[in-house]
Amino acid sequence: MAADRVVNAIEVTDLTMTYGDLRAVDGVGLSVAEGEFVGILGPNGAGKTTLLEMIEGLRKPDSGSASVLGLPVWPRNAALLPRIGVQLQASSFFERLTAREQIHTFAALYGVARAHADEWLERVGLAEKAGARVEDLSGGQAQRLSIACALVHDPEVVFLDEPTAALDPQARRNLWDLLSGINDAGRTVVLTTHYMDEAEALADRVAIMDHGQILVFDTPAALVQRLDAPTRITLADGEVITTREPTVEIARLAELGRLDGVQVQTGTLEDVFLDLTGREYRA
Ligand SMILES: Nc1ncnc2c1ncn2[C@@H]1O[C@H](COP(=O)(O)OP(=O)(O)OP(=O)(O)O)[C@@H](O)[C@H]1O
Repeated sequence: MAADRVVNAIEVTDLTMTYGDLRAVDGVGLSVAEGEFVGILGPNGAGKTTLLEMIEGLRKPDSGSASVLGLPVWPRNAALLPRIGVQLQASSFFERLTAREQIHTFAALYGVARAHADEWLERVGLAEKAGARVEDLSGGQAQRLSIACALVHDPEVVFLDEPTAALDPQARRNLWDLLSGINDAGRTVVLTTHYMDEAEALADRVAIMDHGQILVFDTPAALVQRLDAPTRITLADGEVITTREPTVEIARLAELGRLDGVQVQTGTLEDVFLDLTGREYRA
């Protein structure tokens, strides 16, 4: 029935979390549609992880509310657990188990066949490391295992906290393909990242957070357009021309015979990010 339809996969209203005097998350509201891919960007300490943990139902908010698939996440909702996938930090693995035993344990918790779990090891490129204990995996391998464990039960909504932070370029691109595939299959994905290219490549919409608040939430293209940044034209000899009239400038360069090797760059998501969050280091 239409009335029973879940409109948004995630609905967050006025979430706040305070540590002493610090408002780590400060009145955040957020709606994510079913099947949407959302990236959360923000400097260190912006509040991304705290926000995610409250939406996942892992952390009790001081105030505000969050629901996933139409169900409130706090107090912890057992009906939701099989429907969401949460990437755990590598330190949360069961001790002394091999990678295969680890993912089999997760599979058993969710009633998923072992063969399916083995397929996931394969998908994240860990088949050869199946017999290795988790403490003997590299940082990137442990991270891929944690992602496979989060996805083994084919959850409807997937939360990933900096999933590609420790990955080499190959593993990073492979994970992009994997996450795109999951999203194409209708799954809702929310990830935090420090990589602008990752957010730009994967996310339908990007939220930029700072000081516990979401400053903007829109498509990467709309965010870049709104910045109204000048175009940068880099010539083959390294000279950079910054202009608001790129067609005029390019015509002029053509007349001068200087078009070979020219690179034209409009604003990027990184420009938007720095414009909103500044350039100073964060604690
Ligand atoms: N358990 C805690 N006790 C006290 N302060 C905390 C706690 N957890 C987080 N904080 C503080 O809350 C703020 C937000 O932290 P959070 O981990 O959510 O940020 P983040 O955006 O995920 O950062 P990063 O990009 O570095 O992972 C930070 O200033 C952090 O020091």
